[in-house]
Amino acid sequence: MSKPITFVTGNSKKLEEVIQILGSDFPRQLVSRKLDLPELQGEINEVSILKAKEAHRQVLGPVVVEDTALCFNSLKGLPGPYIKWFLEKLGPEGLYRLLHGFEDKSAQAVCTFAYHPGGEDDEVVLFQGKTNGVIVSPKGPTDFGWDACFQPCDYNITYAEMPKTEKNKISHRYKALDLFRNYIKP
Ligand SMILES: O=c1nc[nH]c2c1ncn2[C@H]1C[C@H](O)[C@@H](COP(=O)(O)OP(=O)(O)OP(=O)(O)O)O1
Ligand SMILES: [Mg+2]
Repeated sequence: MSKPITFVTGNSKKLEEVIQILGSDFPRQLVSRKLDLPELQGEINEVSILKAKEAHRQVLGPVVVEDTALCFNSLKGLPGPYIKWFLEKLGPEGLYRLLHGFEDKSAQAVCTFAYHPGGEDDEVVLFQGKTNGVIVSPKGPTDFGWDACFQPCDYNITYAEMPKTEKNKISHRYKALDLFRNYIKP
């Protein structure tokens, strides 16, 4: 019997989506632990690997963490992994206004799961999902991050305006979890 995998996150909305996306047929037991892990600066993959190592140091067993970036093409990928701090100060409307003066409002939502199998010498494995879209003036509920200002390509509604089931079929998080699920498959 393999040990349960601890999903470490401080974000309850993320946890909700992960549980919904994985459903009941995920072959390993997933438990969650609310820790606000320190996040170092760097490129997305680096941030995720260090986050997983820190989670493993605290939990001492198999762990998975997730880092979400929102990359504006006009800003050469920024805010990227720093989106949390931009969102906190500016809100979704401010994120939209950040692109005032740029014709190109396109953006990419990037979700990276970093899995540490739990052993002393184990390496961290990454699973990444990306969804393209545009940054729009906020529409819909504002209860989850920047959902209200991200409109995926081929849609005229934002993530926030979609039913959860719809977001979870096309989202950056869904795509990353699908790779993780296939890796874990017995
Ligand atoms: O699907 C999403 N739709 C809209 N907003 C989202 C989504 N996923 C993350 N977010 C927000 C949360 C945070 O403001 C930033 C990512 O930062 P990030 O460090 O990955 O998340 P966090 O600190 O809230 O939780 P954690 O403890 O897992 O690091 O984008
Ligand atoms: Mg975080």
